[in-house]
Amino acid sequence: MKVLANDGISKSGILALEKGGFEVITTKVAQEQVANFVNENNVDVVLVRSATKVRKDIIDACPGLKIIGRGGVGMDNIDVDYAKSKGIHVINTPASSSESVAELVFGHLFSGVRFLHDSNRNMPLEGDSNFDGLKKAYANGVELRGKTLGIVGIGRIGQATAKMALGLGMKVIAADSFIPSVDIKVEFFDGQSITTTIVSQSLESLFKEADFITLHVPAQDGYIIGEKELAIMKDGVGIVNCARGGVIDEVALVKALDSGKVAFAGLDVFESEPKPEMAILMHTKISLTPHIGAATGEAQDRIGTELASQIITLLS
Ligand SMILES: NC(=O)C1=CN([C@@H]2O[C@H](COP(=O)(O)OP(=O)(O)OC[C@H]3O[C@@H](n4cnc5c(N)ncnc54)[C@H](OP(=O)(O)O)[C@@H]3O)[C@@H](O)[C@H]2O)C=CC1
Ligand SMILES: O=C(O)C(=O)CO
Repeated sequence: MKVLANDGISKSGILALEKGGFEVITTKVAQEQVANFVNENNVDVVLVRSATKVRKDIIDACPGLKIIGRGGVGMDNIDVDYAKSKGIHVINTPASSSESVAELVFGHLFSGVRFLHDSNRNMPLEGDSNFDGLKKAYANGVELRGKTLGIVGIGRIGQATAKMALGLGMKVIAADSFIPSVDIKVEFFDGQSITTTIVSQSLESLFKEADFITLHVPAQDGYIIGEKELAIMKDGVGIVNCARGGVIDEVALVKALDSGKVAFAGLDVFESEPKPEMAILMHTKISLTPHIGAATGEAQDRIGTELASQIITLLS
């Protein structure tokens, strides 16, 4: 049987699949060529991350396809229900990348409160003529400790983020449309632990109370944060989006950054991916990453081996 891993797969995933008797093809096939490639090469399984879209057209054109696998969480690039209606298994790896995404959230938060993204761009290249000026420009940092982190979506990644925030001495509040309350256990190396119960509150009260806001929800039909929501937030709030483009209205966000209402934003995902708007790319108050929430060796290893084990179970 053949697996096309069109957006890549870890070595551990390839080895596990090969051990299970599968041939793994890692050639990157252009989006418009995927269906032809699958049919011409008798591919049984197509694996994608976020780049390749597996929509109705590919599903219809590939009657031999048995599994569509998403190396990751969000399935918004796959027509899941349609594929299932055609008898195709659709799988993903929901728990593999939570810690990695949560750590990236803190990368953006630390960058935002200490201007790391901007100071990196502006460090003087020749001599130290502007060193003191830059020192002053970045002198007004703030600490995360003691501040309130508002987590929108307290599922797997939201909970991993909450754990890290509690470990840093932050207060954590959350709003979730499904989870009414959750116990977060922070474990220390000496074997001790503390458990904190976080009760979900309304989005409105979270927006009013939080010093920093981070989003961990799936792709939505509309914005969770737009002009109206930004208006009720604290002045100087920091916002991180490592969830999906389209959960924040980027035009409203840029306006709020320009006015000083929002102090900084950290964005891993964008309304127009893979080509974010210039106003976003050039903004000095935005810490940017190119959708790399799950891009750690550890997460990709877990993703690869989990996909392999699901595929072997389904097709053996
Ligand atoms: N940047 C990156 O590289 C990555 C991004 N992601 C993104 O992160 C998202 C979250 O992942 P994960 O934590 O594992 O998912 P989970 O399903 O574990 O948690 C998401 C939670 O958010 C809730 N929710 C959905 N919509 C809303 C809303 N409008 N307001 C409040 N809560 C809401 C969900 O409830 P319900 O069950 O009712 O929907 C659920 O409880 C993924 O869907 C993906 O889009 C994931 C991995 C990597
Ligand atoms: O897993 C996800 O949903 C991601 O966005 C990372 O690829």
